[in-house]
Amino acid sequence: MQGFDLQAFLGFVSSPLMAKAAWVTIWVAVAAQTIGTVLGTGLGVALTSGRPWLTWPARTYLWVFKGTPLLAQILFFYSALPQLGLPLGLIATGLLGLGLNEAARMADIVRSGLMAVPDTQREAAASLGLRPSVAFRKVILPQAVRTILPPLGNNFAYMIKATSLLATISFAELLRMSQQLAQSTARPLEAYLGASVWYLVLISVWTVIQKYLERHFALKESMEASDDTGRAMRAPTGKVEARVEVPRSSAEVVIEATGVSKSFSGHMALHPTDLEVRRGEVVVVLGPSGSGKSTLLRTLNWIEAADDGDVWIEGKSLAWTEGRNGRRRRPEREIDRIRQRIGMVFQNFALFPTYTARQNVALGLMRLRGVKRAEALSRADDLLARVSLGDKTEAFPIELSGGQRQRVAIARAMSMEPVALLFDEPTSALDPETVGEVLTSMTDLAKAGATMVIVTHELGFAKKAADRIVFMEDGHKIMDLPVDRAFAPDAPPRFRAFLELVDAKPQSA
Ligand SMILES: Nc1ncnc2c1ncn2[C@@H]1O[C@H](COP(=O)(O)OP(=O)(O)OP(=O)(O)O)[C@@H](O)[C@H]1O
Repeated sequence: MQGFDLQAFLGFVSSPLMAKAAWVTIWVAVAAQTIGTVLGTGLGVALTSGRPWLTWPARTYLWVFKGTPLLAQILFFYSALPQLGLPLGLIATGLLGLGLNEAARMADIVRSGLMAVPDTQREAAASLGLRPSVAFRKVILPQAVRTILPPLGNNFAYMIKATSLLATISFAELLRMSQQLAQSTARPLEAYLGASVWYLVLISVWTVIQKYLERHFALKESMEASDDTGRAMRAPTGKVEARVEVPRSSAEVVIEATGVSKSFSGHMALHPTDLEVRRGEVVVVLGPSGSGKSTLLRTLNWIEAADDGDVWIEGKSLAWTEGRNGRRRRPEREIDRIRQRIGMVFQNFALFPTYTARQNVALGLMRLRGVKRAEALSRADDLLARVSLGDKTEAFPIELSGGQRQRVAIARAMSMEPVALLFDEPTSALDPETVGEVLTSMTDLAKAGATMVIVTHELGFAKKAADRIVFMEDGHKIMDLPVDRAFAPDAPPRFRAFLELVDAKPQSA
């Protein structure tokens, strides 16, 4: 048996032929990875689209390409396609084989990345009025990319090695070159070891680049607080009482809900409900857990489309529009536009983690109002100053406390100069010591004349800041009274029972 020839080995490693083949390996890997990433992104989006005519072709693609060996696919493109009258060049065959297979792997990675972005991010983008395509590009994709990047880097390292399969179709990459050198010099061990050194170097260099890229794009992890801190309260259940409502101020109606109802899997979360919110009014919605408060609030800007009924924003219907052929469902695009008039603040802040505080606030202005970047950022700074965050404009959400994040969310909701603000349990996810600062910002807004609808469990705040109290139970609105009457001793017994349950004394109001 031949001994190991160090000279021959070093000669192979430093051979210009090997260097040339290494270059071919690099560009083939980059090109195939690019094809795979672009196609895989499209497939990943199709898989998460929820549209059968997109998901089924994508699933079939994955089934075929993940279920058959890569080598078999390459040989199929190389030998079977010419027989089918589709002769491809060597380069096209190699790129197609590697790229199409990679697309199937990338589709799963992209799908996981997209699914890792919480739904609240889509809702927050929608509540600003961003069109789904803009929300996807500006909010969802940047977050998904940071999840996708590490596995994408690993796939590329795999791709560098996978190019060696192209040796089977005589593609002049590294392995093929070492095969040729092995045959011509009768030194297979040294030749293959020489090629291995090149692969090792290429992958080591890529590992360093990958580490740098990952650090550079390090995910500013969304530290959205979990939503399990909401306090659960349940008042006695039973027959729904007669509704208690009184006529209200004569100010102009800003939001009017008429007969809105919503069911989830057959469960009636919200029975047909009417609600009027007049300009400058602060309406606080109270009720036990699961009574339909959030569902009612979310139908007011149609972020939860009601099954029945309609919502009118300054006299404009969200559900219906008049067309040439009569009344028809309003298209999503138009709903997005009307929705811009209503700001929304979520329990879990739903700030966009890839943007700073001021960028979060400026995004809607730039994307929807066409305000120039500098002007939008300057307006964002003013709004942040209004919620006492003038010194945090450049902070990313992860760098802020829960209370600070919620105040950024309030500034963001105000950025579009909404006619009304909706708050969905804005302090439930906060530590007790930061609740006060958010309530102070909300009280300031109320004093400044903002129209607000607030779902909350903060009774003290309700007594202090609300004009009206709406009480929900089992999906019904069973009380809608001015705050002084709601907290008076002769308030409806069901509401008083609820207050006693949460250990509040109505007469102390
Ligand atoms: N997306 C959903 N899918 C299925 N069921 C839902 C959904 N949203 C709400 N529900 C159900 O509808 C009912 C009303 O929920 P909703 O969140 O409006 O109540 P809530 O009064 O705001 O409660 P909480 O104070 O606990 O937030 C509950 O039974 C809830 O489980």
